[in-house]
Amino acid sequence: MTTEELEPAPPAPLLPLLHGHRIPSLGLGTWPMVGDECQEVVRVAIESGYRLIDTSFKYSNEVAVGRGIHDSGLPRHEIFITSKFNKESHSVDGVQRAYDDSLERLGVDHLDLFLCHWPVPAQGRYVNAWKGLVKLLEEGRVKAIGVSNFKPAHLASIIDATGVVPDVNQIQLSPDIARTVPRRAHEVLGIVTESWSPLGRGPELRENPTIVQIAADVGRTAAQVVLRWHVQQGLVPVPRSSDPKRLVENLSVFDFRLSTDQMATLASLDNGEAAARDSDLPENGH
Ligand SMILES: NC(=O)C1=CN([C@@H]2O[C@H](COP(=O)(O)OP(=O)(O)OC[C@H]3O[C@@H](n4cnc5c(N)ncnc54)[C@H](OP(=O)(O)O)[C@@H]3O)[C@@H](O)[C@H]2O)C=CC1
Ligand SMILES: O=C(O)C(=O)[C@@H](O)[C@H](O)C(=O)CO
Repeated sequence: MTTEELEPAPPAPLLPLLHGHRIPSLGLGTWPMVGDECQEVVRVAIESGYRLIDTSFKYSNEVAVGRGIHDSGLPRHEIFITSKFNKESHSVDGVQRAYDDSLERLGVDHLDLFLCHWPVPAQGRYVNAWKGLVKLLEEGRVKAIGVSNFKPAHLASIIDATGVVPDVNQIQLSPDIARTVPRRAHEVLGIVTESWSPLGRGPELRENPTIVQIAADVGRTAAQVVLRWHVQQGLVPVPRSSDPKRLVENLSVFDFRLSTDQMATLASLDNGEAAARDSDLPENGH
């Protein structure tokens, strides 16, 4: 991967989390990259200015992510590492084991953020999973804890059972799947919303004529307009790219603003909550 001619972007500003840690306001998604490619992309991303790396047991790339972080040479404390565990670990002890296993694969002694990847309500054990995360936090083994793909009702269950509010909920979120209802619930509770598939994964969103027009108006790319839409609202997107130029492009969204009218135009692209993957359905989640 040739990167010598690319200027790094300034690292993303930090946002405060409920339990005292701070999270970079944009990070690198790593699914479905694996092996040498993943290791190289993680190294290049860090050298390009990324400080938040998002992985998961499910992605089978924690070893590669850890090697990429090591190759970057950056001190551990300058990097915010997130991983996630699967439904097989939805118990207090299961989460402790999953955490130790993730640490070993990543080659680090702590994570900045550990997430319950999906609630899998059909299994009925996500409250136990949350109790396991609370134990890790209370023992000072992890800096922040959270969930992913939890709906407001799932959040209510875990908070009722423990009195502990997640630092983060990572959900599917992009201008066409704007998730206004869960976002409002997060705001009330003080939960930071992370956006997965922030670019909509496929090319359709980036090719949307409304976004293309705004991009032309502000002299940026369509991907930058979409990512600016996220960060301007305090969302934390984790875009994935395996291209060095696009890695820098995606992080370079903190030096311009979208106008109120442009934000309102982008809000009109929302297809509503039904467009999101429904984590109550048994086929969704792992
Ligand atoms: N918690 C959860 O359940 C989930 C979490 N995630 C996380 O979210 C991350 C991001 O989501 P993902 O589904 O990968 O989708 P994204 O919305 O990040 O889109 C990724 C796609 O966009 C392309 N792309 C990236 N930047 C640009 C650009 N500037 N211009 C044009 N194309 C671009 C990439 O291609 P190229 O590489 O060629 O640039 C890739 O094909 C995942 O990697 C994962 O970490 C994802 C799904 C579920
Ligand atoms: O990337 C993730 O976090 C997932 O949940 C994956 O399962 C991925 O999004 C996917 O949909 C695989 O089909």
